[in-house]
Amino acid sequence: MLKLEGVTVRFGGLTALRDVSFSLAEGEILGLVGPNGAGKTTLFNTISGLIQPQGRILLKGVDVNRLPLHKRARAGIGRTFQIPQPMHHLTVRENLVVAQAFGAGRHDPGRIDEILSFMELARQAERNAATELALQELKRLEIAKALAIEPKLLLLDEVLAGLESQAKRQFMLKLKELHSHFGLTIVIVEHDIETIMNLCTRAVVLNFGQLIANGTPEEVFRDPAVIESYTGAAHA
Ligand SMILES: Nc1ncnc2c1ncn2[C@@H]1O[C@H](COP(=O)(O)OP(=O)(O)OP(=O)(O)O)[C@@H](O)[C@H]1O
Repeated sequence: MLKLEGVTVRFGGLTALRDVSFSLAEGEILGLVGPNGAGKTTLFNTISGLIQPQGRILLKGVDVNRLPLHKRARAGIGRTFQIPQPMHHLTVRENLVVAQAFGAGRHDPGRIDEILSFMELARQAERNAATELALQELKRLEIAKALAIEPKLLLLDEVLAGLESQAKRQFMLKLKELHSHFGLTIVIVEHDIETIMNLCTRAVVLNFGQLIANGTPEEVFRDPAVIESYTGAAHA
């Protein structure tokens, strides 16, 4: 489904991603892990088209690296942002209509109703998205907007952060449901090891922009290089 070959991103003198390569099979849920500043969001920005890196990004065998943002969305790449970004002055439903027009290039009210109902936002559909939603509802809207573009690959950036444990468990169940209901391949950035173990079929770990581990969550979290990257022992 997705293949990254030698992806490198530099911001001036800082190399945020260095020669990152891995692939992802259809239907996988991949955990993207690493300490703060490791390059996780930068990697999402390169896959979704906000940043053009050196290297190749292949979606179903086609190099999408030169495609602009909206064409990347139309190719089937949907994403959420770490800080929910609803469109101001629009209702929840209107946010989804705009996302669908941008990403899918069409208006399908039936699909929007399905997403609203699936993400438990039907009751909030006519509310102002920026001012009348609680944090959990905003997080659900962030995912709903990504679903409205009709993705095949969904990139979730810390969607579980800030939720207390009961809400987190419920949200995790919702993610598992949407994975099967919409037939998605998912990459999720998440710091909590238990969540990765529970949700993901595989994990890759970044540290200082380099991929340092790639395997099952069990393998990855046993890896001494990964443990060192979190404890800082490698740099002590
Ligand atoms: N637009 C930018 N300009 C300059 N430096 C940047 C830019 N975006 C990110 N960086 C730097 O690139 C590195 C990787 O940042 P990134 O946000 O991708 O890390 P992250 O793993 O997502 O971190 P976190 O877990 O804190 O969200 C950091 O050193 C960051 O300061």
